[in-house]
Order: sequence, then C-alpha cells, then structure tokens
Amino acid sequence: MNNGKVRIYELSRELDLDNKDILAICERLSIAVKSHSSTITESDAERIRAAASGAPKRSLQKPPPKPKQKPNLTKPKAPNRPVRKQQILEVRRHQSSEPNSPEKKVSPPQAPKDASPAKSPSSDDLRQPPNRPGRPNKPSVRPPQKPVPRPTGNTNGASSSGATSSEPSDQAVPVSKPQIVQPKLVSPPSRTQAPRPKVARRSDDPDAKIPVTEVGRSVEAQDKPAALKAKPSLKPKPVIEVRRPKPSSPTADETGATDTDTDDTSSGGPVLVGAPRRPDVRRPSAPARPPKRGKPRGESEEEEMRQRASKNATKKRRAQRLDDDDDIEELEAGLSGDSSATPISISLMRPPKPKSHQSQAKPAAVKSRSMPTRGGSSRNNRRDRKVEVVEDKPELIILTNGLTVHELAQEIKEPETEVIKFLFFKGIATNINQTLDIPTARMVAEAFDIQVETAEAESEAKKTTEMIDEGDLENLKQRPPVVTIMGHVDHGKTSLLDAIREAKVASGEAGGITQHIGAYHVDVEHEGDNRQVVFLDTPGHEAFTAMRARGTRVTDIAVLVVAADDGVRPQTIEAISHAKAAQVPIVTAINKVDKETANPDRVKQELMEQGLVPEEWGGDSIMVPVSAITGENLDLLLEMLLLQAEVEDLHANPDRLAKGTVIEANLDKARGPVATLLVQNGTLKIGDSMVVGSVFGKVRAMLDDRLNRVEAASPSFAVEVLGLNDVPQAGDEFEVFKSEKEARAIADSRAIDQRQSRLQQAMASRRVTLNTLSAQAQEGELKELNILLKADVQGSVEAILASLQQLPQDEVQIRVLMAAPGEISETDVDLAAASGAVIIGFNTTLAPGAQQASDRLGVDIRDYDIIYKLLEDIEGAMEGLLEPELVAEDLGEVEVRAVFPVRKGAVAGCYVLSGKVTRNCKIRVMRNGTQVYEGNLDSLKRMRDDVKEVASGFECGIGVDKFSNWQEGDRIEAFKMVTKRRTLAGRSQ
Ligand SMILES: Nc1nc2c(ncn2[C@@H]2O[C@H](COP(=O)(O)OP(=O)(O)OP(=O)(O)O)[C@@H](O)[C@H]2O)c(=O)[nH]1
Repeated sequence: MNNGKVRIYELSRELDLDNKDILAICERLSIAVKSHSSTITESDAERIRAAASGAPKRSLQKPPPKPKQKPNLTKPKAPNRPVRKQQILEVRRHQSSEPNSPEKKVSPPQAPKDASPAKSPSSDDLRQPPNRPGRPNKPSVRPPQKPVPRPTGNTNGASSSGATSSEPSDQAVPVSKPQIVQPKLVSPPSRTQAPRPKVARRSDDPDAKIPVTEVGRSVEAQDKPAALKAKPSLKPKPVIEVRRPKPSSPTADETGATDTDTDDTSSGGPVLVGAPRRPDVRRPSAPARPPKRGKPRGESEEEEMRQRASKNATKKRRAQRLDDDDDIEELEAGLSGDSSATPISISLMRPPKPKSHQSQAKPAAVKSRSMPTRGGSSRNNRRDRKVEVVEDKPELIILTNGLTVHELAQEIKEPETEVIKFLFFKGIATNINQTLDIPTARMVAEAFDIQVETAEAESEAKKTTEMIDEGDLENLKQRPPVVTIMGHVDHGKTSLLDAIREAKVASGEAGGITQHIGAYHVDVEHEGDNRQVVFLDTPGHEAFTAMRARGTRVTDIAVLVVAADDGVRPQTIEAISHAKAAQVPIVTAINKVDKETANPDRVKQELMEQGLVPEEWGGDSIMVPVSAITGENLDLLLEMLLLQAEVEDLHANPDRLAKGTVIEANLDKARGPVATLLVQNGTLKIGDSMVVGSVFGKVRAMLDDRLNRVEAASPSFAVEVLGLNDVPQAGDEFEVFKSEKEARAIADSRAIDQRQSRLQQAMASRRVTLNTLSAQAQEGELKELNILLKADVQGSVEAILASLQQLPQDEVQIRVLMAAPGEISETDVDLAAASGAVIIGFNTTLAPGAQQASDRLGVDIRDYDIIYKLLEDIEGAMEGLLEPELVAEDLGEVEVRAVFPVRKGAVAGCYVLSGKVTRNCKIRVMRNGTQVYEGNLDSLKRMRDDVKEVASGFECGIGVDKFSNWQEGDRIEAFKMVTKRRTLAGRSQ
C-alpha cells in the first residue's frame, strides 16, 4: 500500500490473481487504471477484493470437497505447479480418447482446449495408455489416493516423499510424476467410506456382468471427464469389471443373477471404467478370430464381439421359445467342448431347425432307389438317377392263387417291366395282364429275395389246430386217436391193418364183413374201458406221397411199420420226415418178427440213426415188435397207441356243427358221388348241409366201415357220406352250415373261385403254348427242343437251367416243360410223350414203370451225372434241329494245257494235277488268281471216250456248255457241294 493508495500488482499478489485479472475487474468496476503499476484508492481496492473473492483463483489445488474444475482456471501458469498441470493432463488425456472409446459414449465430454498442458515427458507417458482400446489402464499400479490439500503459497518445498505417501496431508504437496495421479479428484475422502456395492449390473451389453472392485476406482477417476469429476455431488463411480457371461447359465444371466458371476475372475481383470461398458475384447478365453476386412483390428473385434453378443442373446431367446431346450444344449455341447466358449460358437452357428423340420428333412418313405442285384446296368443307371417314393419291399408274400404279372409286381413292389424281363430271361414271354400260376409267381418273387407262402401250405400247418374254435373250449370232450399206418413197400402195412381189423372188428360183427372206406375204427379194451382207435388206410404205394402227406395232417399218431427182416428203407425215412414235419408222434411197429431173419435190434439201431431212440435204449420213441401174421403184440401195439393218445390229450367238441376232412371220394355208378369224411370236430348228422371243398352236399346217408347206417358221426370217426352234388377231392375240408342256403352260397362262391383258378392254370399253360407259337415258329424259322428235366436236388435243377440259358437259342429254342428234383416217373414219360419232349435226368433214377412206359411210348430218356456231358448232348440235339447247310468239298486241281476249238466253242485239254475230276462236278476256272468262271463240268473225256472221272496224273478233255474262253495255263478247281449238319458253335460264330 502507498498513502492510502494501493497498486494493482500489490493487490494481485494479495489476491493471488494475475495482474490482468485485476485489471479486468477494475474495468468491470469502472475503476480507472492503466497498468499493474497504477494505484487505486483503498476503497477501490476493497471493491476489487470483494469482486475478486468470487472469481476463481489461479490454483485448483484446493482441499476437497470443492475441487476446481473449470478448465480455464486450471491452465498451468508455471512449471512449478505440477499438480495443476497434471490435473489438466489428466483431463486432456481423457478427452482425447478415441471416438470409439467407451468413455466418450458414456459421457461425451467437451475437451477443454485450454487444458492442454505444456508438453512434457510425464504428460506424454500418461496420455498414451487410455487411448489404446483393449489395453488395461494399469489401475493396479496406482494405489488408492486420498485427497491432497490444495497447496498454498510456495510449492517449491514439496518433497517427493510427500507425493508418494498415501497419508492425507494438509500441506502443499509438490507432486512428482507418479503422484500426479491426483487422488483427491478421483477418490474424495468422503467417498472412500462409501459402501462398495457388490452388485453386478448389466451394461448395455446384456451379457456383461459388472462387479465392482475397489481397485478400479482410481482408474475411473482417471478416465472420467473433468467436468464430471468436478461435480461435488457426484457419487463415486464404481469401477466396473466387465466379465464374460457364463455361457452355460443363460437363464441366470437373463435374470441378472450375480452370486455366481461376481466370483468369476477367469475372464480377466477390470478393463473398462464406468457404465455402460463393453466386454473386454482381449480376454484370454475369447477365441482368436481374424479381424474383419475393411475395419481396424480393434474396431472389428469390438464390432464382432458386439455381433456375437447380439446373436447370442437372440439365440437364447430362440432357445427359450423352443420347447426342447435339450436340443440347444446338445448342439452347444456338440459344437464346443468348452462351455466357456459356447456362446460365441453358438452365435456363429445356424440355429437348430425345429424338430418338425428335421423330421421332414428325411422322410422315411423317400429314399434313393437302389436296384436289386438282378437286371441290367442300364436299369441301374436309370434308377440311380431318380429318387422315388417307394414302399418298403416285403419280405414275405402269401399267395392264395395265381395272379397276373401286374398284381405280382404290386405285391413284390417291383416294376412290371422287371418281372416281365425276368420271366423273359427264363424263357417265358408274358405281358402285364397274363396270369402266373403259383410256382411261377413264387419263382419270380424268390428271385427278388421275397419269400412266398401259399395259402395251401399255411392251411396244412394249421389244419390240425383250426378245427377247434374258441367256442369249443367249454365243451371239449375226449376223442379217439386217428392213426395212420406208414412204411416202406411190402413191410406189411396192409397185413397189419387187416390183422388188427380182423382181430378187433370182424370178431364182433356178423360174418366179419367190412367195407373199404379208407378208414377203420377198432374197439380196444383199455384199463377197463372200451376205447376206440381210428385207422386211416393208406392207399397203395403209387400214390403214397400225396396221401401220406394228407394223412399226417389229419392224423394224431403215426404207426411206422418197419419189417424186422428188412430194416429202414427209403420210404421209411420219408414217412418219418412226413410225421416229423406234421409234428405227429410216431409209434413204430417192427413187423414180421415171426420171421427167422428178423432182427429187431438192427431195425432199432437204424431207426436211431433217423432220430428215433427206443424207450428201452433211453429214448422216448415207442417201438413194438409185432407180427401181422401171427398177431403177436397187436394188443400191445393198440395199448401203446392209446397211451400215446392220452399223452396227446385229444379233445373235440361234439356239440357243434361238424368239420373235418375228406379221406377218400369216388363216383359210384349206383350211388353217385361218395366220400369218406373224417369228422374232426362236431358231430355230422343226417340232413346236414355242408360244403366239401367247393361241393355242396346234403347228407342223405352215412355208413361206417362195418356197413352200418349211422345217424351221426362224432369226432374222430370216419363215415361214408352220400348226398354230395359232386365228387370232392381227397384232402378237401368239409364244414356243415346251419342253413342249406348258406351252404349253397358258400359252395357256389368256392366253385367260382375254383373255376377261376382252373382258368388261370389253363391260361398259364396256354401261355407256354403261346410262347412256342411265336411268330418265328409260325414262319418256320423257330424250332424248339422240349425238355423235361429231373435232377437229384433243387440245386442241380437250377444249375442246369442256368447252363441251358447260356446256349444260343436264336434259331432253336429250349423249352423246359418241367424241371424238378426227384425220380423220373411214369407220369413224366406220359408228359414227354404228349409234348414230344426228351427227358433229361441228372443224378436221379427211374421210377418203376417209367422205363417200360418210355419204351412203349418212344420217349427218349437221357441220364447224366456230369453236367457238361448233359449240355453237350442238349447242344447236339439242338444242332440236329438246325437246317443242314451245303458246303463245297474239294475234289482236285486241273491245269489247262491246250485249247481245242470245236463246233460249239472250245474244249480244254487238261492235266489233273491233284485229286480227281468227275463228270458233273462243279468247277471254278481260275486265271492269274482270278476266278473267271464257276459252274458245272458238262463233259469229261479221256482220249475220245466219256468217262466218269479222271484221276491225278492223267490227261483229260473238259467241256463246259456255258464257257469256252479257255486259255492255256488256266487252273480248274474241281469240287462238289455236300450237305453238312450245322453246329450251334458254328452258327453262332
Ligand atoms: N412173415 C410175415 N410176413 C408178413 C408179415 N406182415 C406182412 N407179411 C407179408 O409181407 C408181404 C407184404 O405185405 P403187405 O401187407 O402187402 O405189405 P404192404 O406194406 O401193405 O405193401 P404195399 O401195400 O405194397 O405197400 C405179404 O406177402 C405179407 O404176407 C408178418 O408179420 N410176418
């Protein structure tokens, strides 16, 4: 002061203001001053003091809670004010962050231009880190700072120790570079006590979880805009640690669950300050991905991360919408074994299709058609190119009758063309409307790997059980056993049956007269009861197979007759097979034990080889040594049959309409159609309306085997029935119906079916005929070789047929009338004779009578045991059917040595070089290697005489009517045309 005057610069020093600030105040207060050396009155000085008291001071280092944040007031005035300079540096560093920095997004500050500090190494160091995206802000190197009191007055005395100390101090602190972190602004003391919420909150990134850590607070203060930091009332911004959401717990993430997330430290330390935050793009667990094109690496990573997060959120929402979360989880698990990485991986994947789409993607019915092994490659190629909706091929079809090619193709799910093609290769020309019989249809189906069962076979298997219905179960009563006698020829079947009948039937009948009706029932005393056994009388051996097969279907027990002196023979084995196939128990009668040569033990031994082990040898097969002549053990045999019947537990319901089987049938001249019916269930009565096969009948009369008229026939009894409209076939089933009308309707229906079947068979037969009468045959171009093939086994048959197909059949066609395993029978000879066929046997024998028949009918029977010999003969036979061909046969060679003109022309004087030349032979005149004539030799002379031929080494004269241009040196080739049998091989060349 000076005489009540105060100079401006003194006042500025007093007020710690710049002179120009004082001058400005003076100007504002209209105090006339010129410079800082001007004087003013004390009163003006007071006014200035008062005015200056509201103005900001040059230093911002004032104690909290009143931080000075105005940039224009924080401009450093001198290097000795590092605190202010560092404060400004801090503000500038933050404001100068890159545009994409999250800080700017959160609170876009306006960087104060005047806050730029003077360039200094320290400021440079501090400026760099925050501007690098993804780079940690090094919060850990900055200890939590406490407010530093604003330095007052001289700051030169500031020591570095004070700067590094974390203790609060009221003294001015000359801050060295590390201390410039201005902890006061970042963490005011009042805020250090603030509770630190442990609640993670969601940032803009829905997946980010934001726990709070104390460490990050200093970082927050660093990065916060200065204007924001200056707000006294500003609550402490928590340092936010962005953690990756747990991919395996999307639900918790969605609901903001925090208890688990706050403990997760695997994703790295704090990376961003303030909220909202973005995820740390540098977290270690994030998969390394190449930056996208056209974008800076950091930016692309950030964008990619954002997209991933968005996709992930979308994915989760989709997953929640889907009912089946398991699919999503499975997909996620399948995509990445590391659950921590699944969110990103999932987001990059196509979302799983809904299940409905998946099921439609590969419908079961649609498949690429693969061809069977048969057929040409062209067909396969065609099929491979198209995808069809096909049904699965059946493994088994059941045929009840013949069917057309079209129907069969539908059954086996194959194109008609394939069936037709297959049959064509088998030598059967068909079209889709032609009917195939069951064997042919079976052959076709089996060629396409489909098994075939016929209704007939099915009924055979069920025959014994189908006779009893469920309704019969309550009324079942014991019935006599039905017994069939089987065995080899002359082993005594008839004798045994007669012996039993005579002993058990005739004895009780007047005169002992019985009638052959194909079945007999005998009375047997068994354990005090009068029991009965019904025997089916098998026909003669010529029809043994069919009737025995039928017999076993209706038979409860089979009596196997084996002659004790002959043992097991082929028909014995066949009978065993039939019985076993029908699951009929066998009781063996070892017959003729009365003979001296009888050896029952040998028979038993042989039977053991066939699987029948006698009881006395530890097996379960009943074997009774009997004699039909002496009657020995006949009672024992019957006893055994009844015991076996008890084991079989045979029952039927007599209280119902009858069902059964035809045993025999014939047309009696006096009585009309007659059939022996075996009642297998129910009771057959006079007047019953029945259907037998396809024949209607009304029972007019019934006779038993003792010529007794009977009114009713109970189960297991066989009766001869009169009253049928037609003769049924043995083996047909019969059934009684309640009303005649119903029976007639069913019979008519069956008759129609049967006629249709016959018609189909006839058409099938005619089809073969049509095949032979092809156009070529009609024109005489096609010849046929009819063959009837019999072989030992089916495999041989097929092999031979396959070989025959290999033979060329362009002109001569092989027509196989029948090919089957088995011996050559008399019937085969008849068929061959009727068809003009040759019988080919392979490893088989002739049935009795077949040879005589073939001799009588002139049928050629060829037997082979080597297949190539068979084929050779077949080929020879085919060649025999080929038209013979004319071939030139050389005779000799003649040289012309002189030409003699004659009246009509010229004759050649020749010399026979080789061979011979004959009159009327054919010649070729060759001149210099060229043929100049070919024709007949008309005159041949030796000397002046006509001769028939001239041999080699002699001269001769040759004249030709149509050729006289002879020249010396001509060569004459003499030859003749002969017929030769053509061969298949030659023709085929
Ligand atoms: N010694 C003796 N001879 C018997 C016996 N049984 C049958 N024979 C004789 O054996 C021969 C054949 O008897 P069949 O009863 O005709 O034999 P089969 O098995 O019925 O013959 P096929 O009807 O042709 O199959 C006859 O000459 C019988 O006399 C027996 O027990 N002892």
